[in-house]
Amino acid sequence: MEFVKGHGTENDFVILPDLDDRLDLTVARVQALCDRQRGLGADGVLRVVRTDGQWFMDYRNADGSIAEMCGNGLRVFARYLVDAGHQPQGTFVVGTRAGDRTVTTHPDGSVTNDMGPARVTGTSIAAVDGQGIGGFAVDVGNPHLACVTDTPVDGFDLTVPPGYDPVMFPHGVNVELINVLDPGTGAGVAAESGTTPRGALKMRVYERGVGETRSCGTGTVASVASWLAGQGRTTGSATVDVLGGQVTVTIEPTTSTLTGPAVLVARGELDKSWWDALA
Ligand SMILES: N[C@@H](CCC[C@H](N)C(=O)O)C(=O)O
Repeated sequence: MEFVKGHGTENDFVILPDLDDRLDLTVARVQALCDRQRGLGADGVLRVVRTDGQWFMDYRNADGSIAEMCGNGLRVFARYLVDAGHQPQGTFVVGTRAGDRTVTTHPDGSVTNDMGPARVTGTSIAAVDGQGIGGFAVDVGNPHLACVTDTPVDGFDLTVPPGYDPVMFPHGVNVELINVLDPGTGAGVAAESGTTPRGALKMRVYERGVGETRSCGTGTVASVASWLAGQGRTTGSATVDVLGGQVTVTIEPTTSTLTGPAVLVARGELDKSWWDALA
């Protein structure tokens, strides 16, 4: 069985082409594939399915859980489709559990995703390093608690899962810690003026079903939406520095976009007896 390994700002994935939707992708198989000692190692698995001519991204977290959406994964998925000759370079649609998403692949290897609306649904508190940090709950198809803080994010210990309100997030949550590097032009201008901020943020993330990762695409969208919400705004853009690189996010009232690199690093064949023994 063929696999491809790829990453988007070092959020890494095993891609499993399964165009005819035949694979039995059990929790045990996902966990083994993602394990960095006994498997290939990855933050998640992207199963590539084609149903009635429509692409579907079946995303799984490293612990085997299913998530609705993965922004970095979607860029890598799109890059795979183009590199494998399944799609010409350009714009096409990929189905996800959060709905259909339009992607545009660029000749330099980067990809722009339309990420759909980033809906700010309330406020909450993350408990990190014994400290309560306030933030906004943001729904990007999957749940986020995105917390802008003045405490330098580099200093937080994210080897321990952050605490969160289980009533507000009954299915768990991805927690982002964000510093504003540059509020950008427009940040000091009244929201009513129509001027939109273009800022620069830095983010670390603890992902539901994975742990700390070097990037999270939906998390960067949630971070920019949270930063804007703190200013009473629903429109703006920012670069977001993550441990694995940089992406660019724009937020509009009804949709958002995410642009960043998508890299394929290897392809190969899974050992059949290893795979069969995991069922
Ligand atoms: N890394 C992804 C998000 C993956 C899903 C997340 N861990 C969840 O459970 O919601 C991204 O790039 O968006």
